[in-house]
Amino acid sequence: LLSHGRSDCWISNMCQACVRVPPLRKFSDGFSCSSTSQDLTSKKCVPCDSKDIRPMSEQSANELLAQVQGWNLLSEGGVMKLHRSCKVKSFTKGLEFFQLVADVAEAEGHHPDLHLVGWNNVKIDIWTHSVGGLTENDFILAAKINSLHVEHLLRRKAVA
Ligand SMILES: C[C@H](O)[C@H](O)[C@H]1CNC2=NC(N)=NC(=O)C2=N1
Repeated sequence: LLSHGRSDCWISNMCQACVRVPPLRKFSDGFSCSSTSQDLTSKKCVPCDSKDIRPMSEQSANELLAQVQGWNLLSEGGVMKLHRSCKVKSFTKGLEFFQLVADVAEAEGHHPDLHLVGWNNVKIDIWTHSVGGLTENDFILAAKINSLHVEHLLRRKAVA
């Protein structure tokens, strides 16, 4: 219902041309998403409390990064994370956005760190806390966040 599989997504907000496309457009900022990114959105996060899960390598993270347009790798205190930021139209629309992300996280049992700073700047960090690094769960969650229909909450990028 939230990652309802509709093809438009908030990433298309990255460029005016995308913003005007009909809602059935595939997501991501202007180029077709690879089939594997579809694979990630059709996957389910798994409970990550088993002791034998290790954080993935930077190489593996970079390979998976291609499947989550708009996200970047961030290393903080030796912990590798997925990071994405955007501007929302208002403080309350930021909270609406958080609620939609929270619903996906709850459905997946895997949760992002959500920041709303300077009233309209959203930053999202995702990593697997129980292993202290990145697992496939993080990329699944990022892909499902990307497929949310939220461009009505986001501030359009000024066209250069
Ligand atoms: C048992 C269940 O997997 C844990 O409680 C979940 C909850 N959500 C989580 N979210 C994230 N990002 N990392 C975790 O390690 C985590 N653990």
